[in-house]
Parts: sequence; C-alpha cells; structure tokens
Amino acid sequence: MTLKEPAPVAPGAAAGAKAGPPHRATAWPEARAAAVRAGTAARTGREPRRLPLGQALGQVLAEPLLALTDLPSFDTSAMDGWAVAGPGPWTVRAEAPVLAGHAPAAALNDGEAVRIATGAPVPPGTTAVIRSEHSRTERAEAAGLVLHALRDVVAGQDIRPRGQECRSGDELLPADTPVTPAVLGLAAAAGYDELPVPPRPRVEVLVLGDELLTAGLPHGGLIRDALGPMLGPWLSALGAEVLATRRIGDDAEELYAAVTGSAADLVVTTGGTAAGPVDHLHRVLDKAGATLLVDGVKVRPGHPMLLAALGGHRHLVGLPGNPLAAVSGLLTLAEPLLAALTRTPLSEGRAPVLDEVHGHPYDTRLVPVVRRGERLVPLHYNGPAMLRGIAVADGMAVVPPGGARPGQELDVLDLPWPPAPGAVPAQGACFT
Ligand SMILES: Nc1nc2c(c(=O)[nH]1)N[C@H]1C(S)=C(S)[C@@H](COP(=O)(O)OP(=O)(O)OC[C@H]3O[C@@H](n4cnc5c(N)ncnc54)[C@H](O)[C@@H]3O)O[C@H]1N2
Ligand code: MOO
Repeated sequence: MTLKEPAPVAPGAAAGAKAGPPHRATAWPEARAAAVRAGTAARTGREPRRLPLGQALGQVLAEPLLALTDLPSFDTSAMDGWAVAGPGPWTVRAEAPVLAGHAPAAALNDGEAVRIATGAPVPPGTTAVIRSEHSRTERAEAAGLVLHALRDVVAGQDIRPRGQECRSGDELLPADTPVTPAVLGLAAAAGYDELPVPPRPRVEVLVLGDELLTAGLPHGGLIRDALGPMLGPWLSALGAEVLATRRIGDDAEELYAAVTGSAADLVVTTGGTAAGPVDHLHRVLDKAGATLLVDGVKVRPGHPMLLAALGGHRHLVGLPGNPLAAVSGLLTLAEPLLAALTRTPLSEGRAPVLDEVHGHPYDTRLVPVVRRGERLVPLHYNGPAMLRGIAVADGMAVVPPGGARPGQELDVLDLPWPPAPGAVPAQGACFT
C-alpha cells in the first residue's frame, strides 16, 4: 500500500492487530490495561538514573534499597551518662568524656567507667550505659572518683548494638517505593549519596493538521492549535522528557518520516486518527510496520484513539484531534503507559456524584468534574471539541455505559496538578 492510497479503516480494533484492517474497539478498562502492559514491557533494558538525594524526591525507587552499612554502624550509647564494665561501683577513668563523632575510647576493664554522650561509640568491654540521672559519684581517697548506680543495672542497657536496625545488604525498601522525605532520610542514614530512579521516558509530540495556527485569531476556517501548547507541559507533569512538539501538515510522507525517525520512547500524535480524507495515521503506521495494540476505544469522547508498538520498545499513542477527545486519549492510553514505564502508581480516586450523569448506551464516558465536599460535580462544556470544562476541572469522572445515578460512586482520574481553589463553576448540560 502506498501512502497516497486511502485505506478502508473502521474505528476500533482488536488487540495485537497489524495496522490497517477494520476491527472492533477495545473496552475502556482493557485499553488502559493494554497501555500498562505496553509500558511495563518497555521497561526492559532501561537503566535507572542515579540522582542526588534531593532530586529524587517524588520519584520511585527503580531498585530495592539495600543497606550499604550496618545501622547503627557501631555499638552506640543511647543516653548521656556513663559507660561501665561489669558490676559496680566503678572507678571513673580520668579521661575526657567520649563524645559523638569521636573515635572509641580505650577498652574498659571490669570495675571501670567513663563519661559518655548520646551517639558516642561505647568503648570495647562496656556492659551497660547508666544515665546521668540514675547515677551519683563520690570522691574516694585512694580510688579517685567512684560511680554508683541508683537503679538496678541490666546488661546491655542503653546500648544500641551495631546492626540493631539493619545489617549491610539488608533490603530496607522494595523497588517502586515512592521517594518521600522519610525515604531520603533513611537512604542517607544507610549510606546513599544518590538514588536509582527510572529514566524519564522521552516523548515527542507530533501535531497534525493543515488547519492549525500557532498565533493570532482564527480566520478563514483556520483555528488555533490548542494541543501543541497543552500536551508538552502535561506530559512533562507525567514525568516525561519532552524532546519536541512538532507541527506536521496533513502530509503522509512527512508523518511517516517523523514517526520512523523519532528518537522518542513514546510518540504522541494529535489528529488524523479517524477515516477522513487526510487522516493518514493508520496507513502510516501500517507502512512503518507498527502493531496496533489498541485501535479505537469504547469511550466518549475520544473513541478513535489508538496505541501502537513501533518496535524496539517504542510506542505511539494517537490522540484524536478534537481537544477534549485528545485529553481523553492522554488519560486513557498515554498516562498509564508512562506510569508503567516510570513505575509510578496511577493517581485515581473514587467519590459519589452529586446528580445523575447521562451515559453513552455502550461506551464509557469521561466527564470533567470538580469536587464539592465529598461529591463530584460534572462540569458544563464537556463536548469533545471543548476545553472550557477541563480547564477548571479537578479530574475526569469515569461514567460507565448507561450513566450514573445521583450518589453513585465513580472512579476519578486525577489531573497532574493541584486542584484550583475558588468557586465551583455551574454544573449541568452536556454539549457535543
Ligand atoms: N465518519 C466519522 N467521522 C468522525 C468520527 C467517526 O466515528 N466517523 N469520529 C469523530 C470523532 S469522535 C473524533 S474525536 C474525530 C477524530 O478525528 P481525527 O483524530 O482524525 O482528528 P482531525 O479530523 O484531524 O480533527 C478533528 C477536529 O479536531 C480539530 N483539531 C485537530 N487538531 C487540533 C488541535 N491541535 N487543536 C485544536 N483543534 C484541533 C480539527 O480541526 C477538527 O475539528 O473524528 C470525528 N469524525
Ligand atoms: O471521540 Mo470524538 O471525541 O467523540 O469527538
């Protein structure tokens, strides 16, 4: 098939089909699962990045965190007081107190004591540490200073033995643990200067369409490109390294060169997914030898979205051109794939919806919503070509086929930025 020949392409697909022939759309949950599988498989051979501790915050561990040292790394005094050896009373050795950060003092013999601070290494031979407040000293003519315990002394008391928390090589945390401030503290204590985190997926955005303007007002049938300015930052917020956002005309050869020549792990295209006269994406993927993993999804908006394997663990997500349909494709296919690649849990919630939400008879609907207290409020301006709803939304509610009753719990796909404070826009009508 040459690129110039229009191909008969029906929306929808079976998993694993070669690009080209007609097929049925994938159910929405299965499409997301396919994207997760694709991202998980594409992890193969990707070496972790090693980031200085401070820069790893908010990522996940790409490998288990193994202790690089025993913790504590030496027998340590847990209290300010006296290191003693054997039963008391004890003769206080005439030497400087052992402080934290100091080398261990000379070994204690039975009947000897030395002043010690919390965190200091206990001298070899120490059998217990006695807290200052549980001791008294007296000056004796011959023996010098003598230490008495005011309470029973138990062997080993107030000594943190080397390796009490972990031994070198112990697994402290499994891979995929989110790097929180507490994890940074543990990693530092265990000897780490850097942490292994998944490499950022490289993404290239190809914006298709001869009708798109990059500046100024719409005129003469031309419209502003709403997706170029939106997708790069959105993909960055999902952890991607955006190599470029390129505009490609409705030219199949140019698209073929861009897709096959891209160095990205994930190519994201916009537009051209349907069967219009200049919708070249399917034919280009077929010529490129791509395998369609998802070709059409039972979701509104955005049903012509697709996911293709380009070979060599590279993928392409084709987002429909209608702007909210593109957002739907981003959340359905691109986000789960990137999350799996970066080993990041998908950010989702569940909450009851305030009022009835109309559903599609057979397909899932994704509807921009805000949270009002515990409830979800569907937003106006949720038509496929509109961004006014999503621009003020806290997330996209997943409305099952047939719709939702007032109070019904719905899954919510979170957006990768904090919810905006302020007034809740009006709910209600559904535009198409
Ligand atoms: N015969 C059928 N036609 C269409 C179907 C269908 O099932 N049968 N599905 C419709 C649906 S639903 C969608 S969504 C679109 C998807 O079409 P494409 O992915 O091929 O997108 P385009 O045709 O290129 O564009 C659609 C629409 O979006 C505007 N657009 C495109 N890119 C941008 C952009 N970067 N910024 C703003 N707006 C953009 C474009 O001008 C069109 O108006 O297909 C339907 N058709
Ligand atoms: O999928 Mo289309 O988004 O309904 O316009």
